[in-house]
Amino acid sequence: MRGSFITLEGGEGVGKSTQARALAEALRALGLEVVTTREPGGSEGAEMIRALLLGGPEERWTAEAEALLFAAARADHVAKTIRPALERGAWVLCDRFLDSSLAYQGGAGGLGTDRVRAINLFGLGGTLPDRTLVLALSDGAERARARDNDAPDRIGGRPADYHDAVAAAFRGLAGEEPERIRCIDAHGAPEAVTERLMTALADLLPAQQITPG
Ligand SMILES: Nc1ncnc2c1ncn2[C@@H]1O[C@H](COP(=O)(O)OP(=O)(O)OP(=O)(O)O)[C@@H](O)[C@H]1O
Ligand SMILES: Cc1cn([C@H]2C[C@H](O)[C@@H](COP(=O)(O)O)O2)c(=O)[nH]c1=O
Repeated sequence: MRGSFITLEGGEGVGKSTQARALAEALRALGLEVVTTREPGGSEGAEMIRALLLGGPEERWTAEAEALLFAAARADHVAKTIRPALERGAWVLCDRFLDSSLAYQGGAGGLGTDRVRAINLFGLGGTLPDRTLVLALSDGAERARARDNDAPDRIGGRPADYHDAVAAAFRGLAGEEPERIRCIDAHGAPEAVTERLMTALADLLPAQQITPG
């Protein structure tokens, strides 16, 4: 049976990477095979594109070229890492995916979600997330700043109004697809957030065997 494809989304510093690790542990404890991966990246070629996208000055890429590079990295990542894992029955937990392109390049970047979705669908071969968990946190930017010692990457360093527009775009996407996309309160201790994420995945989990006592 095909595994489930789960993506973690949200703005900078909201705890996606921390929760990807914790959620993987929680799912493995249920006996599932879990592959964790990230975007941009997750395959050899996509990691090379990541360095091109996140390094260098703001003007390195036009808005269109940036969106196409994210889509190219994603096509390689899906073909080499995500689809093979799902086909052998593993669960895939991906730190950012298509919705990041819709929110960053499409919403905040001004290209429009329809055009950004279209350039991505070409490379995905129908592989789309079964559930997307958008982490919502008011002080993510401060956490990211502290983690990065005030040296953000090319996109993280964009102005606050760009990141506000990213957050608004994620909320809009969740409103359009409430069955797939769930907004999760990311305030509080990491363990409390992991519990909320597991609750939002409950309907996808295999029924637990109950052994009569
Ligand atoms: N629940 C939490 N409470 C306090 N600090 C946290 C919590 N979760 C994560 N952090 C810390 O906040 C910082 C950002 O977390 P993390 O790197 O997981 O976020 P992220 O969403 O993956 O960020 P980005 O998208 O910018 O890479 C890290 O220093 C992490 O240790
Ligand atoms: C997948 C994807 C990512 N981005 C941006 C979002 C972040 O600023 C960086 C990735 O850094 P992280 O520390 O690994 O979260 O890239 C984007 O603009 N569009 C995308 O599709």
